Amino acid sequence: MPSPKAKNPVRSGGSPVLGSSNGRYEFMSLTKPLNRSSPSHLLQRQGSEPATARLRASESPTRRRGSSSSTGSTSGQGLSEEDGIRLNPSFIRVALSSLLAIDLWMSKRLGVCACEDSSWGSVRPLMKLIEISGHGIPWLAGTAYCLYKSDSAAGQEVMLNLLMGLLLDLVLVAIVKAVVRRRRPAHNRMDMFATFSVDRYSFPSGHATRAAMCGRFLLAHLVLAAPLRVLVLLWASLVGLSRVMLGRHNVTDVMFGFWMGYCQYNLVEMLWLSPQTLQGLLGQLA
Ligand SMILES: CC(C)=CCC/C(C)=C/COP(=O)(O)O
Repeated sequence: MPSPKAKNPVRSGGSPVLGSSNGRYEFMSLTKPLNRSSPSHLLQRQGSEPATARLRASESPTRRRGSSSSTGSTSGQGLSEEDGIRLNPSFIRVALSSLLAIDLWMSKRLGVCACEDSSWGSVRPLMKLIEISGHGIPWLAGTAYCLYKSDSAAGQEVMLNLLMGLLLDLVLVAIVKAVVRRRRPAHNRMDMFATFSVDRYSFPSGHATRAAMCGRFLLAHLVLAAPLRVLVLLWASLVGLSRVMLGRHNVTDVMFGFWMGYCQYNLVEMLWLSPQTLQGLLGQLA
């Protein structure tokens, strides 16, 4: 059966709704303004504002297929799987760019300690202290010291696995930063101590991954009273918040960092080095 898209002259008019000669008129002209010559029933459905039209065009494939067949044609049947595939990326693109815009706007507004002259500039030293509390060096040094000082096999096992987790975290964060290469916010002052070259990138926040992973680790492996458990959670949250307030990161860098650190803890549990494994490894080394 001949394609109704090709037959119908109205559909080759080039409007955002109807555009394109190859028949995929639904999603082809997302960046063009609405053509006022489009049929009124379609304009009504799409909305008069181009952005709205774009969103709606990508929002409901079934409705739009329905609208095509309501013209008396069989184009609803003619739409292939590919049309659905073309539809989704445009929706995802709109959703992602909206999320990105909200992220940048929120991060800029929350970056109130980005420098001394900022609105909350006086809190900056405190935020920098929280930053140090989540930095890799104190965590690595502290864990290595506890491992060295620990006189019980159980304590050594826990500390060794924490050390392994911290190293794993550094490697995974460096890989993601190097792949994504998202620049730090423009309002950030790069005055952090002891950074790697990948730390000029901001996605994900290494402090957030560490805070989430170590927070979970401490809660799972240390016997802590309830107030201390709350303190651990509070500390992890403050580390994340301070990243945005200092202007080091966008909100999404921190949120993804928390999620990544949470998952990294699962990885540490999976790769857990038991005393037997350790003895085997040490035996191989000796
Ligand atoms: C030198 C060592 C051992 C770790 C570097 C830790 C660091 C500076 C990470 C960057 O964190 P953000 O991504 O949160 O800014």
